[in-house]
Amino acid sequence: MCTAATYTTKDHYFGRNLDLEFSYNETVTVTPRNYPFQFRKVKALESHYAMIGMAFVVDNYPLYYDATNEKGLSMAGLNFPENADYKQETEGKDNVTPFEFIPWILGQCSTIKEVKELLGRINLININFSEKLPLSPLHWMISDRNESITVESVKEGLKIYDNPVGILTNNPTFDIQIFNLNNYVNVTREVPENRFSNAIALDIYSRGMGGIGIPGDLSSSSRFVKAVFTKLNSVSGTSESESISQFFHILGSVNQERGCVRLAEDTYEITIYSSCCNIDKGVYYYKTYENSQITGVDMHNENLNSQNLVSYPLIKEQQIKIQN
Ligand SMILES: C[C@H](CCC(=O)NCCS(=O)(=O)O)[C@H]1CC[C@H]2[C@@H]3CC[C@@H]4C[C@H](O)CC[C@]4(C)[C@H]3C[C@H](O)[C@]12C
Repeated sequence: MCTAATYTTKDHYFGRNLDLEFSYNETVTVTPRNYPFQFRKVKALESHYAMIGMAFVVDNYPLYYDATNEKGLSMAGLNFPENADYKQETEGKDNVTPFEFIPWILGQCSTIKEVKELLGRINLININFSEKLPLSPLHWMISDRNESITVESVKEGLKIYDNPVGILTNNPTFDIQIFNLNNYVNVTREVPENRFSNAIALDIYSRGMGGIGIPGDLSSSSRFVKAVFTKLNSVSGTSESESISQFFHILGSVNQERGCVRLAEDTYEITIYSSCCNIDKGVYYYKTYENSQITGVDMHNENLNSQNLVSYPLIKEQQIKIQN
């Protein structure tokens, strides 16, 4: 499972947790403007917006999990098993495969308004990258500085939802996730009052009791509620340090610790990495399961007019500072 989030202080931030039981060889990858983006069914983008994000690079092709372009438009793919439904090629449409979707959108758009125009012509088709990398059932959150949408290709067609909370997890479909928030109308960050009954004296014996009812398990609908509550109640300073610290705490509220979700004998789902991109500055920060230090890659430190991908392998070991 995964969780994606947006956050605004002085700058704007976009990131995600990637939760899985194994890792491909993902790297922080910058695609400069003149890298020729080939597509299976639509014409190549010989030049396009530059982007930075997490990608598994195969045969010099960046398979992005999440990315931000130089205009700040951002996009993340999250697991959407049983619901994702990709289509046959259709004439008159932009036939794009799921693994091409992030480059296609981020290469050409700078705002959600422009994204919606492109989405009007798109058809997400059922072509895999290779035998070894089959189709993944995904849905996506796409965000600019001001708004987010959720895109789901399901049996009935392509659904585009406004995402007013700027959070995405996994199943069920987004309309149900949003509806489910109604069930938490009573949850509060304030000191709760006794609305249970006047007939009995109830004591507020601990801080945080207004939050009782927020789910604490790691299922995707529970993570959705927890992450929305944490984000919408978030308070932080506006410096870069304070902002990214707060962002990683929002993602940390739905972190997956090894051992709590068992998939098979000796196989557990964990938060492989958490990312936070400053979408105004094009700096991509990450932490991994075992490296709690924040590492950053600044896209503007690369030659964005080049034709060649630049990839930084993740630093995965703890960077411990001994203080004495
Ligand atoms: C698995 C991840 C979602 C995390 C998640 O939700 N895990 C819960 C699993 S579970 O639901 O609990 O069982 C998703 C998110 C993005 C995906 C890549 C996108 C590019 C590319 C697309 C190709 O088609 C296939 C290979 C490819 C590298 C993809 C592999 C994998 O699919 C990635 C990493």
